[in-house]
Amino acid sequence: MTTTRPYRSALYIPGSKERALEKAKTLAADAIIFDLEDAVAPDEKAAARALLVETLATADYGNRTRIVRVNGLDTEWGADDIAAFKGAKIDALLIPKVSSAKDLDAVAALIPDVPLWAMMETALGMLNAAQIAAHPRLAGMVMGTNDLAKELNSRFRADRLPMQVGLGLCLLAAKAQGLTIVDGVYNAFKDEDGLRIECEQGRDMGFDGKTLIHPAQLDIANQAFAPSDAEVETAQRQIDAFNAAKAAGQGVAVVDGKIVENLHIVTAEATLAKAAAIKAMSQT
Ligand SMILES: CC(C)(COP(=O)(O)OP(=O)(O)OC[C@H]1O[C@@H](n2cnc3c(N)ncnc32)[C@H](O)[C@@H]1OP(=O)(O)O)[C@@H](O)C(=O)NCCC(=O)NCCSC(=O)C[C@H](O)C(=O)O
Ligand SMILES: [Mg+2]
Repeated sequence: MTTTRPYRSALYIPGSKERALEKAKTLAADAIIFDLEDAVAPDEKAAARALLVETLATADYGNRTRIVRVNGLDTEWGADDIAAFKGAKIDALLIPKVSSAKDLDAVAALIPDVPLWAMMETALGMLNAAQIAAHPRLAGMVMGTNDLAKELNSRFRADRLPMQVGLGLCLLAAKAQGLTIVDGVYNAFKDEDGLRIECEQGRDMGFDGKTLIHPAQLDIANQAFAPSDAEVETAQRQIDAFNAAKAAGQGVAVVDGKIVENLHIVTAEATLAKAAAIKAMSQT
């Protein structure tokens, strides 16, 4: 099932970059991941945390989902990061390198209420994806394909063949629990064609959107993960045809030479709901 709140584009912003934090207020990102982990150098961690706390207390990011990626609890910054965002105006806390549900227990004990998201980027995390997804505080997953490739010693390929098992395990785990799941980043941020192909692959697999590292990637992800006009039109025709078939006492309709059953209507309705949510987002 597709989540209604759009997550077509989730843009990482280094918590240390004041200019980028300002710019993000006007960018067409469905979600912003304010990063204190890998995008911030060790010497800048404390200053970035303070800047981010101040920024999030005062800045207006509109209806963009606000997610803060903290450092892991196995680092010298993790506990202070988590403490700093208690009661903050954020939608979720993103925990890096989650390898088991116990990693989430440790964070959950330190901060009540705020939904947790998990970076899925270790080999053990792939194997434990089902128990991680079932954690009661978890609301979303983000693929960390750079860290995963590092741990697997796999090569970057256009078809992402070495990633497929991990991507598939996490996708199954997230969908089984009705969670949002966002695909990993595309590092070559000037390569538009490569990004489009990777977005379309992730979309076809079932991901809700893609994490991004540069504003130039936003339009491509937003387009790839939104239903096209043709898809919306087909979904409406499927619903209309199925309703007509039902009224005539039949359980199956045929649209464009393909059968349409109850289960296809669930997908068609999700397509319309997603299109409506994207439209509503762009109007506010
Ligand atoms: C990749 C970059 C270092 C490039 O930076 P830069 O050379 O400054 O880019 P530009 O000059 O083209 O920037 C143009 C304007 O856009 C703003 N900008 C750039 N990036 C961002 C951004 N991410 N969010 C918002 N705004 C951004 C610049 O400020 C310029 O603005 P203006 O002055 O008004 O013209 C840089 O893009 C960057 O740092 N990107 C983020 C990198 C990052 O967050 N990495 C960590 C996350 S990825 C990861 O960890 C994945 C995962 O964990 C895994 O394992 O896979
Ligand atoms: Mg990572």
